[in-house]
Amino acid sequence: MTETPNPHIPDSDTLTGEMRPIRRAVLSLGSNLGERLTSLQGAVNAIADTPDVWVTGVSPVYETEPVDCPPGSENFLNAVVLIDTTLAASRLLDRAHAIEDAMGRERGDGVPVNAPRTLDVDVIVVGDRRADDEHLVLPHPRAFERAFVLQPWYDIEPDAVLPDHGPIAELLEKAPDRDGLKLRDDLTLQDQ
Ligand SMILES: Nc1ncnc2c1ncn2[C@@H]1O[C@H](COP(=O)(O)OP(=O)(O)OP(=O)(O)O)[C@@H](O)[C@H]1O
Ligand SMILES: Nc1nc2c(c(=O)[nH]1)N=C(CO)CN2
Repeated sequence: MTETPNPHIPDSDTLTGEMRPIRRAVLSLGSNLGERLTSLQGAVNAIADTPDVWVTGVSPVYETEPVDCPPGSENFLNAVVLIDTTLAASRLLDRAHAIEDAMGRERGDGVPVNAPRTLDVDVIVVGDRRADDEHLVLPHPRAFERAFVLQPWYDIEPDAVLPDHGPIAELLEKAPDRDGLKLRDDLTLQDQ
């Protein structure tokens, strides 16, 4: 018996049991509140500790100006993590939220849009999976225009293509926030 996932199954998120394909996924991390680097490292560790998730790349860290945030918001630290996973995209999002919660992320009705946060974990792509429902949109609907996602992703996967949008190298050239990024080569995230 082979344990290789069946490549002829186009999208097995609805399958049960062991028959799940391994997909390459991209997670973006951001923090602009509290001990920013500690929160990002906590996220990398928690992602690496997730069953059925294997970290394959961790990007450099960027200091980035806030985009579409309330006045007075502090700069972010942003980074990207590449993983291979057999988790369904919805389970990956659940895990992202649990990791945000563990790092003290506040959410709820009273919290303004894009308010400062200890940690944001966004699911950017999961293979070529598309989703468009109340809880999950894939690819992430704003990733294509965000240099704070595209630049760190480009650093570790320069040939990557964002489904429905094209090569990230081209998207990065057009991204409006590109000048607001500064490489923090004094900071590094450890891949356990
Ligand atoms: N691909 C995705 N990644 C993360 N969250 C998503 C995604 N698609 C939909 N969502 C939904 O977006 C909702 C808001 O998420 P959140 O509060 O983290 O937004 P944000 O990250 O601050 O803003 P933005 O979505 O612009 O990056 C979540 O409840 C989540 O279910
Ligand atoms: N620079 C920067 N700006 C943002 C970020 C972020 O991670 N970095 N995240 C946002 C909502 O997720 C909104 N704006």
